[in-house]
Amino acid sequence: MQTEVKEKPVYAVVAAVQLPSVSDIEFEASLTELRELAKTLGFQVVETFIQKRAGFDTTAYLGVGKRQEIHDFVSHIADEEIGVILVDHEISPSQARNLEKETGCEVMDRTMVILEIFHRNARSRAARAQVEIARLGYMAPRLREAAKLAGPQGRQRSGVGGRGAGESHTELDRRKIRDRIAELQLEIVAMEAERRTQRARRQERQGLASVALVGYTNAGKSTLMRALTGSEVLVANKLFATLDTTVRTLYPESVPRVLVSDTVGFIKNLPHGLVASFKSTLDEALDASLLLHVIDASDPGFERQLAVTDHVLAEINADTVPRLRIFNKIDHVGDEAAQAECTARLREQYPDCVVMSARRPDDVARLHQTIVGFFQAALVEAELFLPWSAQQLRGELFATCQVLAERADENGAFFSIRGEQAAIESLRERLSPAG
Ligand SMILES: Nc1nc2c(ncn2[C@@H]2O[C@H](COP(=O)(O)OP(=O)(O)OP(=O)(O)O)[C@@H](O)[C@H]2O)c(=O)[nH]1
Ligand SMILES: [Mg+2]
Repeated sequence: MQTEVKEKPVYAVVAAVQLPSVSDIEFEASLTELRELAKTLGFQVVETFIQKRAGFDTTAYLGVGKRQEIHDFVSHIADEEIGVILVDHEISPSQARNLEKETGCEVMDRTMVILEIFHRNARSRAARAQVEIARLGYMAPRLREAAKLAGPQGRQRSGVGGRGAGESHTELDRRKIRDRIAELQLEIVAMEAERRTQRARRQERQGLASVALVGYTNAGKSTLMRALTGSEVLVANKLFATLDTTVRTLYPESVPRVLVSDTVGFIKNLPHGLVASFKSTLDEALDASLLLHVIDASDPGFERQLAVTDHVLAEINADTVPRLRIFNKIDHVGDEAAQAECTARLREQYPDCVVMSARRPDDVARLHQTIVGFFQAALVEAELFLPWSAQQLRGELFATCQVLAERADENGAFFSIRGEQAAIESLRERLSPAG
């Protein structure tokens, strides 16, 4: 046995039904993703059970034969003690309970897996409150089911041993859950108001130049955030490493100054209860003047991930914000020839896209240029004369505008500048003879 491992890994199997409408590729991609999600939670997946069916079995999600196969595997065949069955769909409380009873393993469906990851990764007060609401919402019907089971009908059926679990659940007061949800919702409303004020203040101070990094989980958004802003945001090869929006200034600083925000990652079939929390953390994205949609070009399922992101952006009405597609991790796509081939293909298919690696400083510098270029296109050029008597404005001029040329004579300095209309107006006002 390994002696260095402090925590015993929890061994798990994955189980999934493939419906007729789902292609093999799509199905495989979803299973791979579930295994990644499981790994993020610290599970070690030892086996996968799949079954093609016209629909889910109403009793226990999988058909009888497949259930038996899993039962045999966990009780006789597997070398490890299997603790959990991970199911790649959201299933009903009774389906989960029946599957649990037949196999002797705890059952976690895809929703619960994602909720658990969000729960573990939530750091800020707002994120924690939102995740707790989602978890309580997920739990509530499951408690109700348990209560029903413990009722007269449930008692009749409870010879199988489900009764103990059912009864302990009934002790949890559903009203308490409702009250707790209401309480959390009030907290969130208060926090949102606070956040809105902060945001408004920030915008007033710094103008509106802002970009938001959006995209599927693990695409490399936080890595790019770090590279573009020189900040120390969390980067991890885990799904949903980032749950809160962070805002930093583009570095090296540009004219105009650009704010960059890093956001929560997207995923297929986001649990219903998380949608609200997810949307509110994406508010920043809606405020941005430019969205940087980051895509992991080295992931075989990137097209599906791209489509999911596009879909969610449309749902939150962010599809009207100008968008730049960034195909990241090109360094991770095979050898040099494969990378060149992939780059060419992407450029052809998505004409205005950026293909890059967040790990290559030259690529990051080019992206920096592209972002600055986007905002500079909205800038205006002007001529300004700064008499020697008004040199106190010189610092501000250099801070807010780009100086294209400077020429001095005995009365003062002439500047050719480029900057935001508002910034130039403001300087002009204070320079006018009347002022
Ligand atoms: N090879 C390679 N790996 C990268 C690149 N960009 C990011 N990564 C890695 O991909 C993993 C995920 O990166 P993150 O920046 O945390 O991804 P994210 O999009 O912020 O993910 P979430 O916060 O979970 O949504 C990390 O292990 C990074 O080191 C890249 O250009 N090339
Ligand atoms: Mg991140």
